[in-house]
Amino acid sequence: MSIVLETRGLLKRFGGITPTNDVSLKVETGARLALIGPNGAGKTTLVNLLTGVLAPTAGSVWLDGRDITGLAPHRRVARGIVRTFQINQLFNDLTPLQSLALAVSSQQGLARGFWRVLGSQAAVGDECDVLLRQFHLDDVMHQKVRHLAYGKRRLLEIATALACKPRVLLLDEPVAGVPEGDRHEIFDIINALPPEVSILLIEHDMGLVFNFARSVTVLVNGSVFAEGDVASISADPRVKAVYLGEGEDAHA
Ligand SMILES: Nc1ncnc2c1ncn2[C@@H]1O[C@H](COP(=O)(O)OP(=O)(O)OP(=O)(O)O)[C@@H](O)[C@H]1O
Repeated sequence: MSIVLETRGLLKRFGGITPTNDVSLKVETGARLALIGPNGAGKTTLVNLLTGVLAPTAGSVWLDGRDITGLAPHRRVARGIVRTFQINQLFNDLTPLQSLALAVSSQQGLARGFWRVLGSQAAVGDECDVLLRQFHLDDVMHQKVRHLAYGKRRLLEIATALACKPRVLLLDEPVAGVPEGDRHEIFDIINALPPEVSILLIEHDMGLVFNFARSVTVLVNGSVFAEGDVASISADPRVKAVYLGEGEDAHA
């Protein structure tokens, strides 16, 4: 299996805190990898290092065998590392159709040159149709984002990320804030994403993690504490011990 994304000895210091401490990770092509760990373990910091929002103190990030440690976030998106956000960052006055049309046409512009997109409205529309159906947004495609239910907004965030044609999709707590009853719909859609998109998921709900992931990396105090397939991690008494004393939603 080929490795699409890798970190080597990644280290980040903020003053006396080391939220990322010598992290070496390998993400296989087609991965369904979950990154878990107690609050403050360094999950968000690691995602920020992968996307280029933060620069590491030491170590490197590799995509397809190329060192991308020095690349700006937008250049990484163009290369295929795309994330969704914990905090809603959609345009409230656009509709889902408009939001996706914007994302799809910028992606096609990046891929083919903006002058060619001008003549390809139909191609943009077709791709939007597919995304709207895939993410169960077709019934609300003309409603302003500000009027959408929270779960629909989270779906639109993922759809927008997918419009960027990711090779690696980073899902940072995709159902945070979504009512319990709507979470499974979102995960059903995530579980049906194409296998060529490699997915790294940060999620607190262990039930959802173990349903989605094939492999799991556990971070504790900025370091990799355990790695393995779902069965071995869910049975690991050391991992269970780390979660004892955590909030109810973090229980294994
Ligand atoms: N910009 C920053 N400056 C200083 N300390 C920071 C900064 N960002 C994160 N930290 C610290 O780094 C540690 C790891 O934080 P991080 O947000 O990466 O953890 P997390 O695993 O994502 O936590 P949670 O599950 O609560 O979101 C925490 O102690 C946090 O206070």
